[in-house]
Amino acid sequence: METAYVALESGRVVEARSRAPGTTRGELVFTTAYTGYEESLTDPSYEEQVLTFSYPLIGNYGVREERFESDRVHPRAVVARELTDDVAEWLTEEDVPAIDHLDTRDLVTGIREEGAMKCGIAAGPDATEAAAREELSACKGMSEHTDIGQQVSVAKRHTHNPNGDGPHVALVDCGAKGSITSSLVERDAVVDVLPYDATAADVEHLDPDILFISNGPGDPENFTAAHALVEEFVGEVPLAGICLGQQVIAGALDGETEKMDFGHRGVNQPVRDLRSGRVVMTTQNHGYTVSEPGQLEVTQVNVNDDTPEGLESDELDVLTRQYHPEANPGPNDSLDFFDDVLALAKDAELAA
Ligand SMILES: NC(=O)CC[C@H](N)C(=O)O
Repeated sequence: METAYVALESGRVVEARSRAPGTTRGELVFTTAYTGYEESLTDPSYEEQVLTFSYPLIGNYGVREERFESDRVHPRAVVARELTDDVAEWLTEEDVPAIDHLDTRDLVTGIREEGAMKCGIAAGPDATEAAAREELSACKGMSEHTDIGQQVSVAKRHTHNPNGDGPHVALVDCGAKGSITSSLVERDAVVDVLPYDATAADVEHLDPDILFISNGPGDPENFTAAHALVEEFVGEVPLAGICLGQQVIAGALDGETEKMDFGHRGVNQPVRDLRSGRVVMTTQNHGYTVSEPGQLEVTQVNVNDDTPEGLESDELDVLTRQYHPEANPGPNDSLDFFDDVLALAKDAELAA
């Protein structure tokens, strides 16, 4: 058996089995999702993190590319109680270290008590405890990855469904999941995907019906270009956002964000809509939250901890969600968000 070591910021070193070799480091987080490992592992929001699955068996229905949310695996390493050979082979090919046969319940309890923490991992035939510790000492905090957008965004603008009949969406790709584009294209929107550092001139040139800020990794405050776009276009073009998109939009409209202790990651996070009283189950993956909504109204909250899950402004034509209405993985109960976003674009167009 090839050994692996995880060195934790809390001081402990845990031994495990290597399933894909390598040494690496990142912020150790956990998801409670029990299915959807292909979607989670290809979600760009996990860039610079080490993803622990609290569900004990990961990989039991194989690996299929059509379920990928992007073209590569984003967590820097993967931790589970038991990983199947299919997943181990995939992660080996992708050069992403993976480990199992450790007490993940204990690891997750530690993260819940002490918060998401830095870690170093060494896995494979040459793995040593010292190598894991060395990785840990080189590990940066999430907020220190100041240009993380560049690691996950498209390099150049590209258009999906150019002849579509629906509204024209400018989607700022801060690390967008593929399902955001496909959810819009299914509704016949024309979607122009722009790099995370797109300028006001780039957006003006497209003259979109709506400006949409995607999900993405790291600290929303580091997405200064997207922030500037929101300031520039608010009130002129309707704005929509998912996850990091909500955080960036709130931050640009006099709001504030803060880091949570261990975040929300899973596929059964309950969200209450304050207007209808209805509760839906949602998919989530975030470690920051909006702490002050600024010019926006909080219209949805997390049932577990009351953090803002939906922000809106009728006056400014803004609609955002902290969770992932596009699902993948997780429940499809919030897909109507995309209908509401496109209706916002249409209404604004008619009023113009
Ligand atoms: N999925 C996301 O967009 C995550 C947003 C942000 N990186 C956070 O962790 O809160």
